[in-house]
Amino acid sequence: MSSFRIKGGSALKGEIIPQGAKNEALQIISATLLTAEPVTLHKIPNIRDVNKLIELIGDMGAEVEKLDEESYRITAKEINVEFLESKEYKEKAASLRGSIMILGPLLARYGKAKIPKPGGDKIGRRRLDTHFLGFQALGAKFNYSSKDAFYSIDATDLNGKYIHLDEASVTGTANIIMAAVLSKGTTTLYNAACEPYIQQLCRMLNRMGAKISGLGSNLLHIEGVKQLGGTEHTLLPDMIEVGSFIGLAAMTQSEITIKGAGVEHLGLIPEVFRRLGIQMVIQNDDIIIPAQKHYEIDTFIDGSIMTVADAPWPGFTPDLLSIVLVTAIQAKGTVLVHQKMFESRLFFVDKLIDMGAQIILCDPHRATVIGLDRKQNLRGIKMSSPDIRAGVSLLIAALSAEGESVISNVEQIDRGYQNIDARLKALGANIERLD
Ligand SMILES: CC(=O)N[C@H]1[C@@H](OP(=O)(O)OP(=O)(O)OC[C@H]2O[C@@H](n3ccc(=O)[nH]c3=O)[C@H](O)[C@@H]2O)O[C@H](CO)[C@@H](O)[C@@H]1O
Ligand SMILES: C=C(OP(=O)(O)O)C(=O)O
Repeated sequence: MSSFRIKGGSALKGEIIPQGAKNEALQIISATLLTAEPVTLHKIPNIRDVNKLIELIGDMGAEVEKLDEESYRITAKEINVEFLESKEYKEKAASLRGSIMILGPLLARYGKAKIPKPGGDKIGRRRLDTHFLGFQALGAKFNYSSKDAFYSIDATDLNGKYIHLDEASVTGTANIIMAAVLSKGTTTLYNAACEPYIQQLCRMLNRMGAKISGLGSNLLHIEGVKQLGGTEHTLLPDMIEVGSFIGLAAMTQSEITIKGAGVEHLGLIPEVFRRLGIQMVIQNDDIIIPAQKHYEIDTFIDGSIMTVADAPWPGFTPDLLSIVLVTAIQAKGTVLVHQKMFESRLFFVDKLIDMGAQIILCDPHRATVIGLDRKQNLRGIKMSSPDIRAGVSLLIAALSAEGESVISNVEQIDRGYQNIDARLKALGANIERLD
């Protein structure tokens, strides 16, 4: 287990380029299994979850060529479906959330797929019903063995259907789209997730020969085709990294320029940070955050306390709520952070309270932050990173704090943030990785 030792309290300065989006990468890499032809991918982030998924599809028989630091060519000419029975597969596929999205492509191309209960952040119940109800509607049969937490699905024939999704699940929508593109007839997906990464997946599939319309909405029409061909695809900048860097700049009174932030794909993200009082200048595709000693949280129009809550896109992503929470610690004013989707994602506030933050955990879903307005600094402590976003939030807190902090279990952070210690060091952060 690795740790970061951080000496906090000094401002950072400089430019940072967001990595390619983790959650888009996981969808796009899975989609390469839909064709026997080469698919070339650019801006692939070098992070644990993505590397694990690339390794997994390589183990399954896809040819994986690394073209440069951020580009891969993947050719899934033959897939060894027998590998899905192996102990190695069960162990590897269980170690990340994104592996769930190999199901749709395998089902569409080979008529069967298997997966152990996937990993990912332990942030509350993470059901997969939407995925399997969708596959079932297309004509697949599935079996869940509770003994070894193993899902198997089979279908000789997939037929397009009208499907009103159980919930707007992101990976569920991606999975059903990938099964439907090679199904017979037309699938209509209602209550589909429509975040930018789903849109990117649909654009890539259309370039491969799929016929998907309704991109950007929650109503998709997918006309099935017999086969798909190769393509080239470039990932969007990671919007969660962009939000994390905005929070980092504000908390540490740093002037940071986020280069190539993909501003048109950020939805409500800049607005939510503006409501915390953070100034930002958007210049072309860059976001410049000036050094700010004070920032004041807005209230609602009637003067009542601001709430920041998550919702499926185009609402505010749940993956940035931990960062909003930590950023509010040094603001002036009060905000209620309401994490509606996940029930165990806010428990890390205990560590922030130990550091001196004024936070009341109201219940597992809601925390009120009473901003310190820099009247008092946080103090460094020893802590462990419980999940990827809480981990980065603790890192931001530690960089803003007086004294030394040690964050252990930083593998959680490495799941989603590429080489974060070196990139922050380049901005002047005093951070050291201890193995
Ligand atoms: C690999 C990947 O892409 N992971 C992302 C993906 O996970 P993932 O696709 O696993 O998340 P889902 O969209 O399925 O659901 C997330 C949670 O929200 C709940 N839910 C979902 C939709 C809805 O309308 N109402 C509702 O309550 C679900 O029950 C679940 O508890 O989307 C999540 C929600 O944006 C993000 O946090 C994850 O980073
Ligand atoms: C919850 C997240 O990831 P995963 O779905 O991979 O656990 C996240 O990226 O914040």
